[in-house]
Amino acid sequence: MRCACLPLESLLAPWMSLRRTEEAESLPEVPEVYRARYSALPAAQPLPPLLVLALSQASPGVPVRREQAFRRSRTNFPNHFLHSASQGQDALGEAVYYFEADGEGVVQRVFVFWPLGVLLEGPPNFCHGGCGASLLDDAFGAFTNTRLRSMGLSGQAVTAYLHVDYKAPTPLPGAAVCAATLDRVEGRKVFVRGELLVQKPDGTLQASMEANALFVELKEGFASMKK
Ligand SMILES: CCCCC/C=C\C/C=C\C/C=C\C/C=C\CCCC(=O)SCCNC(=O)CCNC(=O)[C@H](O)C(C)(C)COP(=O)(O)OP(=O)(O)OC[C@H]1O[C@@H](n2cnc3c(N)ncnc32)[C@H](O)[C@@H]1OP(=O)(O)O
Repeated sequence: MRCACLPLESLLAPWMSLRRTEEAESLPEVPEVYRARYSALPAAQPLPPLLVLALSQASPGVPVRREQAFRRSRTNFPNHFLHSASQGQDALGEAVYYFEADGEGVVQRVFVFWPLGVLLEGPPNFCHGGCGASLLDDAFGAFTNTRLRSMGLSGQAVTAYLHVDYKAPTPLPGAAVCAATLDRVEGRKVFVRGELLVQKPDGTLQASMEANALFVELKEGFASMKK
């Protein structure tokens, strides 16, 4: 029987080696809700197969739309822990964010693809748990703040807590997709849940981590945060 598994090279290349030489390239305009943090994918950059697999599993039969996929604007965040400091050939590759919104344009889910290099190791040959938690926190933050902006709110919420359950080791080198969605809202409190998905040798996806978090919308925005 043929294995449905995606070959490792197709998971990692070309995303692991993508460098930001394309910053100067003219890219399609990004809708206002996403523009503060994200830019469009360069025309030559295909959607990662693992992301497409996760999307088709989450919403069977729903077409994957390239214009819903973005990368983080590194120009705006040159010191970001995940999008700058931890990037490297054998560390984190470049993330691809895929946002889903409802008919009113309110963001309902995000899927974030990450190439994972060998330098992210915790247990031998597997991803460090703190790294996985950071990726989930990033996806949850991306979901919460973009959702808030899509509702005409501040989009300035921070993590109050993040609870992670480690269900299975996350292999390196490899790739993962963080999926995040809304649990519930109570005033300024936004409860989010999601998982980190990896591909098993038989080609199916499994959640190697499950998480839930509380984000709190800041009363006076990021500018009010004091050192
Ligand atoms: C953090 C970087 C920001 C600076 C960035 C500047 C510009 C950036 C531009 C773009 C940035 C891009 C991304 C940034 C966004 C997300 C990044 C990813 C996520 C992170 O990596 S972000 C870093 C880690 N994050 C923190 O650094 C937070 C430190 N913390 C605080 O800043 C306060 O602690 C805060 C604001 C959370 C609450 O403070 P507060 O004064 O606004 O509100 P208050 O304390 O009253 O809580 C209100 C209600 O939440 C309940 N509540 C609070 N905490 C709870 C807990 N732990 N468990 C259960 N319930 C809790 C209370 O019980 C109450 O509930 P109720 O209303 O029902 O009584």
